[in-house]
Amino acid sequence: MTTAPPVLTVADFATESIAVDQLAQAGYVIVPNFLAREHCQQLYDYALNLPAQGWQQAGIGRADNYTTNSAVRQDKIRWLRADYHYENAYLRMMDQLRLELNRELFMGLFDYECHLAHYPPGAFYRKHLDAFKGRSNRILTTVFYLNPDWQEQDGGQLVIYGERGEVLETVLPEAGKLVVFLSDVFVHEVLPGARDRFSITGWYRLNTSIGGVVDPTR
Ligand SMILES: O=C(O)CCC(=O)C(=O)O
Ligand SMILES: [Fe+2]
Repeated sequence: MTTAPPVLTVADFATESIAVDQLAQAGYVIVPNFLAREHCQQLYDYALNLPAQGWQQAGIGRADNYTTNSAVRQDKIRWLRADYHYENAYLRMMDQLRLELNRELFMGLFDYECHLAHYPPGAFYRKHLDAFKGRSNRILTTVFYLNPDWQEQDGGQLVIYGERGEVLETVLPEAGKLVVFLSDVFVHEVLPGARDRFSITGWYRLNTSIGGVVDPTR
């Protein structure tokens, strides 16, 4: 018997105009309880129970410039697809958020791509930007955390840096928390953790198609 896919809704973000205002003003926002606990738990269980072959070693760059480099990042990923129930539920919810952001902030976000990420104990992702100014159509990064009972001593924080290299935020990857930031503005890194760390990282993109050729994702 298959269980019905969860119906996910944008719990806080869309209705909380404070969060949208914060994003507009600071260029990033941290929403502690983006998704209800049971939905978050379902996604966590889903990620935990995926078979090993459901994951791939994460790489750096897109298309022709793609390489894997374990000195930079050590997580395993799985791109979400609409033909898997649980994955589709998350994609649909984030599409609602896309429409909401376009309505509120006139961002003209065209689509969304995201992957599950699994950082085994000790894994990290060194300082980086998700997009380079004028060279990418990734506009907004979203990171959603799935880890119940994550404590300070478990490590694995996301550190977000400001323009002068100062620490703006040190974020614990706690279940239900969503972080959104401008992809080409904020340098960030994932510190090594003591536990398995699960998240869903995604990007809202602009359509930079030229001559009817749709810009490839990833
Ligand atoms: O998991 C995180 O906290 C951030 C991941 C990240 O920076 C990325 O995948 O580009
Ligand atoms: Fe990143």
